[in-house]
Amino acid sequence: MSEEQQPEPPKLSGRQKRKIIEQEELQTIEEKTKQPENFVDTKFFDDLPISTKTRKGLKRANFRQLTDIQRKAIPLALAKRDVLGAAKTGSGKTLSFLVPVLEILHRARWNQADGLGALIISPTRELAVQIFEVLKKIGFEHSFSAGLIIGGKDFKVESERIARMNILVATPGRLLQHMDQSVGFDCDNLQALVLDEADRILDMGFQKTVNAIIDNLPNSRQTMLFSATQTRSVKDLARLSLHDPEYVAVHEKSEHSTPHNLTQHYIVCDLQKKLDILFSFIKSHLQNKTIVFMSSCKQTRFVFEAFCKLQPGISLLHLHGKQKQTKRVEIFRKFTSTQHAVLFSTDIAARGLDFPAVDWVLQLDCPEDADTYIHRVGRTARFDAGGHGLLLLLPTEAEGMIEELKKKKVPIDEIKVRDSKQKSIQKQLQSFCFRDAEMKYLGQRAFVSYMRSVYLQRNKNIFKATELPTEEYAASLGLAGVPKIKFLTQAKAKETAVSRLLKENDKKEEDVEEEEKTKDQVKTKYDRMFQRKNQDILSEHYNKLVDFENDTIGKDDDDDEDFMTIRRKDHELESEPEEEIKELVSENLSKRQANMTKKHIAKKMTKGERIVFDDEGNPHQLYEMENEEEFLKAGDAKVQKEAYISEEAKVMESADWDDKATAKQKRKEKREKRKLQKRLELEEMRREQGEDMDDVVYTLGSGAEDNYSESGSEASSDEEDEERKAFKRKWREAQEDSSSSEDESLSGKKRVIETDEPVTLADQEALALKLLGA
Ligand SMILES: Nc1ncnc2c1ncn2[C@@H]1O[C@H](COP(=O)(O)OP(=O)(O)OP(=O)(O)O)[C@@H](O)[C@H]1O
Repeated sequence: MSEEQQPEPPKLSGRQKRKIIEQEELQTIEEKTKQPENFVDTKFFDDLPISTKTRKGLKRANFRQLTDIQRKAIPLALAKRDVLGAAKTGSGKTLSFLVPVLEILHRARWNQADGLGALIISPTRELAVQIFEVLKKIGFEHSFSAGLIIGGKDFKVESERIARMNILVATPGRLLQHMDQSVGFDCDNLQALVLDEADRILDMGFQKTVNAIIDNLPNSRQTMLFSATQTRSVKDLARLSLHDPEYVAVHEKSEHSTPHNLTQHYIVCDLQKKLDILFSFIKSHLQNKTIVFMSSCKQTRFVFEAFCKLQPGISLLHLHGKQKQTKRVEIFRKFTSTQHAVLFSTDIAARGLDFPAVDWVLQLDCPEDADTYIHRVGRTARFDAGGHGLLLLLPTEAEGMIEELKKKKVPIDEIKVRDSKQKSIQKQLQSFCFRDAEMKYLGQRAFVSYMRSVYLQRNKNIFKATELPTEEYAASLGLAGVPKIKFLTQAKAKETAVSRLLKENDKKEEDVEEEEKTKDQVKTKYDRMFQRKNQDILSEHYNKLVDFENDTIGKDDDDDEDFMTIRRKDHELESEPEEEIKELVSENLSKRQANMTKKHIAKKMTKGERIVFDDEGNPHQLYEMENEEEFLKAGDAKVQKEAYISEEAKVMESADWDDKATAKQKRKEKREKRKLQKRLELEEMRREQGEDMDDVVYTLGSGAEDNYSESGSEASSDEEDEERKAFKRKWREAQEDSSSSEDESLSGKKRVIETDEPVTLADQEALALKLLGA
């Protein structure tokens, strides 16, 4: 054939050229990732075997050089190996799993039709939000759909969307709820599972939930676990069915388990001195950013309110699990963007959160163990920044805790505070509590919840509830006396919590009765005081004082009462009806003895006659003889008997119907009660795990032409948008020259090209051509 006759190579469109380049890149990457050992010393992200899309995303977010954990973990994860990653706080573990997640799906040419490809589980909502934000940043160039499932704003909307997500960042409780209830949400195709803060997720609190989640996942997946305090418990890991996992612990051999640019000290002080020390600390660090960790929401709340009144001269914020999600996000953002501030927080902020430029972490209450200490203190000195940690220990806690910390390679030294440097705030707090019933109430709750937290700690060598100086502590909170408390066992407490919630369901009807009753009662000036309503921010709590004073410590949504209750102040005995019983009780007989005597008396009494009342209220014997003459007049006795029997049969039949209906109704109620109990238990479980019911849902739009977009807040229009985009994308796929066979061999995964119904004639022609071509 002469040269002129050679057929010209077909002209390729820009899109086709791009596709070919992408495929070549994928092939090269795929080959390179098979040898992770070639990349263990890679310094820059640019030198890793990753796609241009991920590289661009990393560059955009200003990530250029890899940290130690990233250098070790990413090449292994890219080779699809199971990874157990442990590295100090703030060392960059998030990217160690996010980069592989994006790459694994990219290399598998994942799209919306493939369903869920990667699942990232975080123990708290804040951390999940943060991971999601990083995913959005570095995944900017990819076109996967990604969702954040951290609790139910609208379960139905979430349900509809969750089935279309390729990557999910989720908290365990909500995720399990979707696995159980969302039709169309399946994880059969899942390629990668990530547990961030794995040791926390695998620990007792989440055990049941995580086991149930894992039951829903395919065994063939890749699994990655990351934490600053990694679990190596064989039992825990067996639950995850890891395949020949790689243990990557970059700082295992280092001298210390905490960042080298972190200075750490502890102070031994009496419980009643803690607030004075805290106040003095804040006053002398007004140009700093500080997080103060406490052991309960109530303490956080009380200290926040009290210190706001004391006006130390710096912004004060507080963060805990009882706040609404929107509030929490707002505080999170505020503290992130503020240069000088103090954040009072529970352990909700202890793990994973990446607040920039925190100077100090002050642990006002002893953490439950050394791991919690490491996570809390890790909120400062992140990446290459410096920071300081200060731990306050009671004399009874010091020896045990310091021993634990030393075992975990935490370098911490004691410092003494000079009394002259401390300013006592006790008088001011007393005055707040005296003048303000709300403050007093909050102080009492703070007291009880602190006692509760110490009592419930597992390590009894460190936490000694019975040795706490209760009177002095109460006084230091500004309380005039020690709130009386009694301890319930945990099992009993759980039972109490569930039955309380069930009771609340029936309470509405009872309330009416209660109202009637209280009308007749004599009102004291305190009753009147508590019935008065005020309009300030604490009015809700103020109102609850009524419950507090009259009964146990709370009927609100708090959980102190699960474990401790304040004893009734009036120890009135319930009045018994019979005078004799009253006397017996007053003669100091036990109640049981009194009851037995009651039975004895009842036995001795003669049996009464049974009397029935007619409609006019006149008494009659149960069976009364009819007048014989009248009976005979009424006709043949046999006929009368038959008539009587048939009439009674009818009555019985109707009574039978009634009984059946009542039984049915009772069964229904029982069923509903059971359902409610199950739901409450689930909610309780979620609450224990730090999840609330009142959350935000975000989704990343997948069809946004290689862009992520948030669509959570504009559900309906976005949904339309998404559908339109999905249609466009599918249609484009159908129109494009098919190179699907190559794709298949590349990804090793069978792909189906979907086309939607053609709308125009041109569409129809294109589709026909496409089908003929196939
Ligand atoms: N390669 C990198 N280059 C520059 N900064 C990085 C890099 N990797 C992570 N960082 C930054 O370091 C900080 C800590 O990262 P990250 O939150 O992933 O730490 P972590 O190890 O997960 O911490 P923790 O154990 O507390 O959860 C973040 O601000 C992050 O942006």
